[in-house]
Amino acid sequence: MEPILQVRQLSKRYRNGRGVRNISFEVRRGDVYGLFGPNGSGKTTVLKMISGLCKADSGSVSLFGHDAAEQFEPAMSRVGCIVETADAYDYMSGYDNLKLAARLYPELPKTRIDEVLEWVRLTPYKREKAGGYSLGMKQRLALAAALLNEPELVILDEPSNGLDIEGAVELRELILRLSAQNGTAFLISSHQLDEMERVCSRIGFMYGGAFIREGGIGELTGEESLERTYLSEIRKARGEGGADV
Ligand SMILES: Nc1ncnc2c1ncn2[C@@H]1O[C@H](COP(=O)(O)OP(=O)(O)OP(=O)(O)O)[C@@H](O)[C@H]1O
Repeated sequence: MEPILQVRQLSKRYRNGRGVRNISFEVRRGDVYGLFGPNGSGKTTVLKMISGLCKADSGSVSLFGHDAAEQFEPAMSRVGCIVETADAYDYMSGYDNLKLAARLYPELPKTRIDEVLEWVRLTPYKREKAGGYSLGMKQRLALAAALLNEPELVILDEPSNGLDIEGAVELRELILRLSAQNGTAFLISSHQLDEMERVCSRIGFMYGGAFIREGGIGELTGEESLERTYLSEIRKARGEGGADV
């Protein structure tokens, strides 16, 4: 099966010398792919390059067989993403925010807005102004907007930030349901390993702007815990040897 996202040797160096280097991985239909790493390890930079919010110095991104640098619109047409902001218009209701977002997709069935509101459990609050929403509700509204067009790949930067435990569980269930039932693929970042373990089918471990290990969840968990595998990989990357974590 052709991957829907292919990232090859992607590198970016900011003026301060930080950034990411040589990032390569693939996401296939139905995958929930997690980028895991501590703050500053480069997760957001990778997601921004893939979604066209910042330019790579080198490397390539291919989405649904289209090179994202050369054919940005067809490449992104089946992608929904929330990277950097989950902003809504505060003076408009949740429903009206989605109605505005839906104008980008004239073909959408009328029932679609109510459907995505239901998915993110915002139906009871849909007529309230988004300005009164909690951070978690705003995140769910942004997710509803990203799902409007039935994307085949959804890119989410730290999706559970600001969610309470119930919200985090609901988000996880939604991701698992959409990937299992519709084959929707997800690319998400997180610095919480337990959360990644529950939802991801594949994980890329990041450290200091690079991938230190990448693979299927079973392979990475192995006989150890995911946490021990990550710590062991960090030690190897630092040249300290992988044993005795
Ligand atoms: N616009 C920028 N200009 C300069 N340096 C940047 C910029 N954006 C990110 N960086 C640096 O690049 C590195 C990777 O940052 P990035 O935000 O991609 O990491 P992250 O893993 O997403 O971290 P976080 O979870 O804190 O967002 C960090 O050292 C960060 O300070």
